[in-house]
Amino acid sequence: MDVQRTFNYNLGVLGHIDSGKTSLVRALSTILSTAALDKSPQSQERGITLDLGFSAFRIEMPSHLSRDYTDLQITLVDCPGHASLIRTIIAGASIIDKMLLVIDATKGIQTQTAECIVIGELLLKSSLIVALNKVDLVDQDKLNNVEKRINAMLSMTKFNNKFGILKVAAAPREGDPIGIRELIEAISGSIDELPSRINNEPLYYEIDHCFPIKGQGTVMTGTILHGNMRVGDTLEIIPLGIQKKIKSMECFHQPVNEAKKGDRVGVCVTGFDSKLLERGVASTPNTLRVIQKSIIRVQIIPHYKFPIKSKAKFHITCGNETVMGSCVFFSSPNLKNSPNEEDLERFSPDMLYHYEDEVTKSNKKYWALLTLESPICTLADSLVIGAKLDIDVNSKACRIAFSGITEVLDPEISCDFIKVSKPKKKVGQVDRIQDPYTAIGVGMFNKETDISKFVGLQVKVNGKIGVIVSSFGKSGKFKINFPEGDAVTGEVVLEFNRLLWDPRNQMVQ
Ligand SMILES: Nc1nc2c(ncn2[C@@H]2O[C@H](COP(=O)(O)OP(=O)(O)OP(=O)(O)O)[C@@H](O)[C@H]2O)c(=O)[nH]1
Repeated sequence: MDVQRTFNYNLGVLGHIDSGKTSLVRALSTILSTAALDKSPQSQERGITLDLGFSAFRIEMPSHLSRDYTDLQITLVDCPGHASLIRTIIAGASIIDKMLLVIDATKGIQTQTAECIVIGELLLKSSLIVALNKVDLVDQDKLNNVEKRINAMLSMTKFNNKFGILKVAAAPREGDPIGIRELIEAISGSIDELPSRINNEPLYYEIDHCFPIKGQGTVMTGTILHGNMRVGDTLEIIPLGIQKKIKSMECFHQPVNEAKKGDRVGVCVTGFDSKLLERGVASTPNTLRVIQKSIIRVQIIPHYKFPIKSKAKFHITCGNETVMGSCVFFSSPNLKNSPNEEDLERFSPDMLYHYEDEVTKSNKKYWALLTLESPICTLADSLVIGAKLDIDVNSKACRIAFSGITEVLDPEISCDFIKVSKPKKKVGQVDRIQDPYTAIGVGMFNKETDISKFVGLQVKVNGKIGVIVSSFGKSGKFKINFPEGDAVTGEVVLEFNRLLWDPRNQMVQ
């Protein structure tokens, strides 16, 4: 393939299980990859798609899109529909430029149809195309009804359905597929501009399959999300920490010397056991980071119906990896008062944030310190998705809880400390008054408390303001100074913000 003249565009084919995605991909494709059309023996045995499948068709490059390329190659990324395979769908969605949503005309909108739209809204800037499949099995009334419902649902999303709903039958009971030519025209017409393939970023090659080829070596197949690579370049295969030279490369069975952002490419290396790698990332040595913590800017998924609490466990997907992780959520109290909200859109280690036990669908801007149970390879400004994949799929509930953009990788290394405070309240009593300026407090601390950490903090006693000045004795008592000389007896109330993650574990007011 002449990579200079063919532009590769990745179209994700998503939808509920059995809606006919693989059948539609089969009807559209003219070029098959090694991972196409449910080739794996397990897929064939179970009759469902278990992994991402890749195949393609080519059309002449529409003149309004580019004069630099002759062909537009549409690579179809066939995602599994089964609910338990949502992590594979999310991984697939991270490499696609546009989504083709397949809906079974006999069933209408189903649970994973809705989840696919949620994923699409998170990951895609452009519109989506809807293919209503199996139209050979329904009458016109039913078809009109389903179409009305789909339009009603899409009107509640960011996708305007300007391309209409394409009616197809990918594998009709009788005769040839229906509506395929119109679908290809709609796909080509829906591309307003070619996605940017700027190449000054570090290489990020997302590997989705790995297998041996006798007499050649080991082949990894995947998609380049950033950067480019050439035959002879050295790759670092991140989860394994090994470096290998690229012996040869292929794009859909055609040898190529170079591949760039957006290309689906197979890379052959030698001296490496394919069993060691299922999925992973390869990059130029020492450019990508393996992280276990990140500060993320959080966006809540409105369809998620369960609480999203600090420290609760979620399945966190980033690129093609899904690991367990938890978040400590925090919000910015300053944001609304700021004259320049734009500046504060990004996390700033100089601001004081408020700890949140639970995030809610409000106007607040939320961030989180994300901690993963095992490290993943990522870049700053990458998308992560938090989901509860163990929610019973029969409950028909949306399992995707929030998304986030990685703003600070390894915050403990890259920020001095993160100023996130948690409002706290402590209550004690005045034990006795020593003089008009001094009282002794009791019942607020125990004898192990390091009271020096509370020195300087204000307390309120019966409406009067005092300041904690020192401990008193060894039983947790403390001395309060009343600057106005108006010491009173009564309840002592201390309200303060405890700083989280401050290495000195100090408190601030
Ligand atoms: N009558 C009819 N049957 C169809 C049509 N398209 C697909 N089917 C049938 O629907 C079933 C599911 O099709 P697949 O293409 O495997 O569906 P899928 O969405 O890829 O399935 P998963 O990947 O497992 O989610 C198969 O038995 C197909 O033969 C169609 O247009 N008309």
